[in-house]
Amino acid sequence: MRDIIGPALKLIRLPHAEGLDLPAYETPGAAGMDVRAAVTEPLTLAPGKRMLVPTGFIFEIPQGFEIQVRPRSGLAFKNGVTCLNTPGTIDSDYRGEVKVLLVNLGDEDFHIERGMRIAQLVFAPVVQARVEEAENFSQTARGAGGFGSTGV
Ligand SMILES: O=c1ccn([C@H]2C[C@H](O)[C@@H](COP(=O)(O)OP(=O)(O)OP(=O)(O)O)O2)c(=O)[nH]1
Repeated sequence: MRDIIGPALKLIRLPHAEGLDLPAYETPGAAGMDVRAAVTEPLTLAPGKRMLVPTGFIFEIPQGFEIQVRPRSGLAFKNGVTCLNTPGTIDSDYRGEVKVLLVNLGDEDFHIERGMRIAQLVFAPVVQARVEEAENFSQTARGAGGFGSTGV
């Protein structure tokens, strides 16, 4: 396997993920690791419906990092299947199984097979802010302008 320079990410495989590939970067420059459906039998996601799909893995994310669960563009383009809460947030203190909330925005049934790559996991740094209530702020040219205030 290719050497990856980056923080170690420990994971535990749950029994229903027996035999499945580990989440993996599909190309050397991939931002996300594809993750697979750890379903024990094929499931059907009907148009307009959502489903929480197990990945079969628990992660120990180092403090100061998160995992973002992001959709795969191929599934979205071909089938209209995406992550409903995108990007899903996996907190560093979460010790449960990572699940993917899929939604079928297409017009045909989508069949989820065991081992199908359903989403990608992006390992990313996070900084927690110290929230401070204030009376006033510094002035800026933009001020409160937004939502197209600079023109199209
Ligand atoms: O796509 C997702 C999103 C979240 N989670 C897990 C990991 C995450 O750490 C936990 C809580 O997620 P989030 O903070 O988005 O949920 P919440 O709705 O704020 O619930 P909670 O009260 O549990 O924080 O659920 C997943 O497995 N998949």
